[in-house]
Amino acid sequence: MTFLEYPDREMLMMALADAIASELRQALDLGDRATLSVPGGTTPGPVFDILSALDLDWDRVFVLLNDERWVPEDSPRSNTRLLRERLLRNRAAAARLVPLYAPADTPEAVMAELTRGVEAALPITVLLLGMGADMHTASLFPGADHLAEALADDAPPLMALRAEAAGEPRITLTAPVLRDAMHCHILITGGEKRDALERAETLPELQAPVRCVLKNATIHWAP
Ligand SMILES: O=C1O[C@H](COP(=O)(O)O)[C@@H](O)[C@H](O)[C@H]1O
Repeated sequence: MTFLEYPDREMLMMALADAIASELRQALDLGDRATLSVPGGTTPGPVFDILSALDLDWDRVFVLLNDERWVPEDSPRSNTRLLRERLLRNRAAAARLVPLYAPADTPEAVMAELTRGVEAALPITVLLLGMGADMHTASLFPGADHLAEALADDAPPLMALRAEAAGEPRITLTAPVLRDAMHCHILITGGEKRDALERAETLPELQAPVRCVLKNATIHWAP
């Protein structure tokens, strides 16, 4: 794991967007397409704003969420909505969104269809993850009903999980898909998450799911 500390959040977001863009460019120079997987939540908006304006062959980039909350796309809780409002605009409007949501009562009802879309976009070229202060990443929450299966090496790429702390049901990429990414960045801000990350290094994955990706990750932190 590499830990990068920035003096402030603005500098972090600029440096991180720059790193992601150069990794995507490099992959697009060598191949036909690249896949960028990104988190939802409250932290990544500014990095999406910067990325959306960058000059890249976006029409050759698949954009895939790490995870989604099972809410309609017009909900303020929808990670897809965040993506559409902050990343998939300006130049990045040409990118291809791989959906992690389809209107249905439960994620299980559309799992086969969503999994097919995800499989077509794998492996992930650049993985950007967030982390909660409870040490969850993507929707791999401590205490989630199927967490052990989602952390296993033979997990399917996409799973539905439910956890008390998660609120609504979740759909999430699983540990083997996350670990298989070519480049892995974790974006965290504030003292509480820094302390949580330090704690995660001492705990088993079931208590600190973020641990499943730490080995090869670059952590980007600002106060
Ligand atoms: O629920 C979620 O939480 C994590 C962390 O979000 P943040 O608001 O603390 O930045 C996020 O990475 C994940 O994608 C999201 O679904």
